[in-house]
Amino acid sequence: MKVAIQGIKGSFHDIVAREFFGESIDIVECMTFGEIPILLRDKKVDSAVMAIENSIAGAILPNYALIDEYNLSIEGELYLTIHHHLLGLKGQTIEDITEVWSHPMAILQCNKFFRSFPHIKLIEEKDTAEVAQRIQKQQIKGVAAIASKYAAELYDLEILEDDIQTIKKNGTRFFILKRSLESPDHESKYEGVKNKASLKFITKHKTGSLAEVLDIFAKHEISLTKIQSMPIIDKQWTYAFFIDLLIDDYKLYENAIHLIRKKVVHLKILGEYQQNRRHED
Ligand SMILES: O=C(O)C(=O)C[C@]1(C(=O)O)C=C[C@@H](O)C=C1
Repeated sequence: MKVAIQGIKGSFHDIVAREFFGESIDIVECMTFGEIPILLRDKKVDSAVMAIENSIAGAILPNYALIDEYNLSIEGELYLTIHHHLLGLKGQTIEDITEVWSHPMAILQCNKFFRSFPHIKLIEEKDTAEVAQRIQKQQIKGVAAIASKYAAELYDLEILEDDIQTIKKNGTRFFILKRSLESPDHESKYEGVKNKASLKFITKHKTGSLAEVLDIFAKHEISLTKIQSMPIIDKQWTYAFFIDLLIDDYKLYENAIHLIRKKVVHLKILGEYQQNRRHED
C-alpha cells in the first residue's frame, strides 16, 4: 500500500499516515501539495494524506482547490495535536540562532513566539522535517527548524525551545484521500461508519439562496461542523461553498441532499467518511 504525503519522514503528514494506516505502508514523499493529486491520478499511489486546516492558522485554501480540481475522494479524516519545537544542532542555544526555516503553516502557528526574537529571520521552506534533516546532514549552525519531537529524535537535534506554537492547544485536520470520484476501480477498503460528509455547492446568485440551503440542513437536524467559501476563479467575485456535516441519520441526510440538489446550480459530494474525534490535550 503506497501513501503519498507532503514532506519526508518525521513530518506531521508522516505521523498521520502511520497513525491512520499502520506501520506497514510505503510512504511516497512529496515536496509540494500539488504533487499529491498527480500521483493519485497516475496510480503511482493508492492513497494520500493532505492537511486541510489548522486551529491557529486556519484553512489551507489551495488544498480545497486541489481536491476539487482533481475530483479526489475524501475517505477519512484525522485530527492531530500539533506541538512545534525549535530544533538546532546539539550545543546551540536560541541566542545562536539568526534564521529559522520551516513550512509556512508551521511558521504561521508560531508567529507570536518570534515577536520576542525580532532579530530571527523566518524563512519558508517545503517541510518541517526536511529542514531538521538538512541541519543535521550539513551541520548548519545558527539555523533552527520548527518541527516535531519525532523529527528531533530522528535527526538527532536538540530541542532549543519546546511548545512554541501561539497557544498550547494546537491541532491540524488532515484528509485521507483516494483517487477521483469517477474512477471505476474506486475501492473502499476503509468501509466503516460513515457519519460525516464533505460537500461542495454553488448557489444561484439571488437573495437568500444560501439561507435556503442552510435551512434544509436545519430542518433535517443536520449539524454543520465547518463552512468555507472559495472563489470560483473563472467567474470573478463569485464563490462556491464547502461544507462539512455530521450524519446522524443517513435517510435524513439523503433527503436533505435530494432537496438541496434542486435548489443549487452545482452540488458535489467530496466524501462520506468516519468522523475522527478531536483530541484535547
Ligand atoms: O511540514 C510538515 O511537517 C507538514 O506535515 C505540513 C503541515 C501543514 O501543512 O500544515 C502539517 C501540520 C502542521 O500544521 C504544520 C505543517
